[in-house]
Amino acid sequence: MPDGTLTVAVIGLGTMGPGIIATLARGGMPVRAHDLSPAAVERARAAVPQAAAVLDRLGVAPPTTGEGAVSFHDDLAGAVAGAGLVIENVPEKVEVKAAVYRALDPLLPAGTIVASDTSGIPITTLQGFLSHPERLVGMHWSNPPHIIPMIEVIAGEKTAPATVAFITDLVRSLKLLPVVVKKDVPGFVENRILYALLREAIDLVDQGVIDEEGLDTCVSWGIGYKLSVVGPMRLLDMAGLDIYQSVAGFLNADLSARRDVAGYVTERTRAGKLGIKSGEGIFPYTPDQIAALQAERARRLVAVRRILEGRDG
Ligand SMILES: NC(=O)c1ccc[n+]([C@@H]2O[C@H](COP(=O)([O-])OP(=O)(O)OC[C@H]3O[C@@H](n4cnc5c(N)ncnc54)[C@H](O)[C@@H]3O)[C@@H](O)[C@H]2O)c1
Ligand SMILES: Cc1ncc(C=O)c(C(=O)O)c1O
Repeated sequence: MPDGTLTVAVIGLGTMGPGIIATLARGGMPVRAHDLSPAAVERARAAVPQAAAVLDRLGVAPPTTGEGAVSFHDDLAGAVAGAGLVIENVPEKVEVKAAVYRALDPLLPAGTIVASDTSGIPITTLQGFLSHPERLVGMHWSNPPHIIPMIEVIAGEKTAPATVAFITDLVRSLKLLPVVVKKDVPGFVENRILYALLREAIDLVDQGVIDEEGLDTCVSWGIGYKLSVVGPMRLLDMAGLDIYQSVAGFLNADLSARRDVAGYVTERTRAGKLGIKSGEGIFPYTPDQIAALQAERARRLVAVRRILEGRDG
């Protein structure tokens, strides 16, 4: 069980880092942040207060002891010094994560818990790169991490139950929603659902069934809107299992079952068109548009969350 003295190190300060840092600090924990890119550190220095301002709008108050201090460290050893928890948040490549774990090993006492924000690499795979694998656990936040309250907690084959309990208690102490995933499958739960949806969405655009804007409108104002209130299992009962039985009977065989990544995406990633992070992906973005988009998305997500939590509306 985390106590009030827990210091957390966050390694990797890109898309996910600043929101995670702001959330932990708002929970009263000192946070020590590190990225091998000085540019990423500078971006994070600006992004953490921005995420904290969104937490203000969410009504997330620090404990009476006050907000945790955030410090940035050029070196990994400095970042993890005194940390009881290290959150690994580097790119989704096994070899990159493995190198971080190998670098962490001599720096950490055996009992320091290491939580990976991996999107779906099995935790058991990652446990092969860290001594005392019983202390490694999946702690899968969703983007933007300072707004989405659900965090998946995933044990690998060697993860100790106490490690899982530690992280679930920590998430609860932040007034967030831990979901313990019972099997260490690739993609866990959230991303298996999301990637099945994204595979179908890309396929529909690729086939010319609908264009990108139309696809987004259809999903955001249709099933996406509905799922924010009624989960898939409850939706089956709401629609009627007989309806699902009939529709799935012909539709399942027609859904995309591709095992590779669509050329629609591969062509873009190979061309460096990664999305907001590169200024263009499926859509083009100017810096002003990015700032306006991120502010508007935060505003809407905050408003929806407040309503779903029964605080507004
Ligand atoms: N982007 C998302 O929507 C999202 C959501 C949930 C989880 N994740 C997962 O979180 C992790 C991070 O994703 P992201 O989107 O923030 O990635 P990102 O590429 O935006 O940021 C990764 C950061 O790690 C830094 N880095 C790389 N190697 C490093 C090293 N050896 N030591 C220290 N820092 C290093 C990079 O400089 C970069 O700033 C991935 O495992 C990803 O799958 C991503
Ligand atoms: C496309 C995509 N891939 C992975 C994740 C999370 O692991 C997300 C997300 O959190 O939103 C995502 O959108």
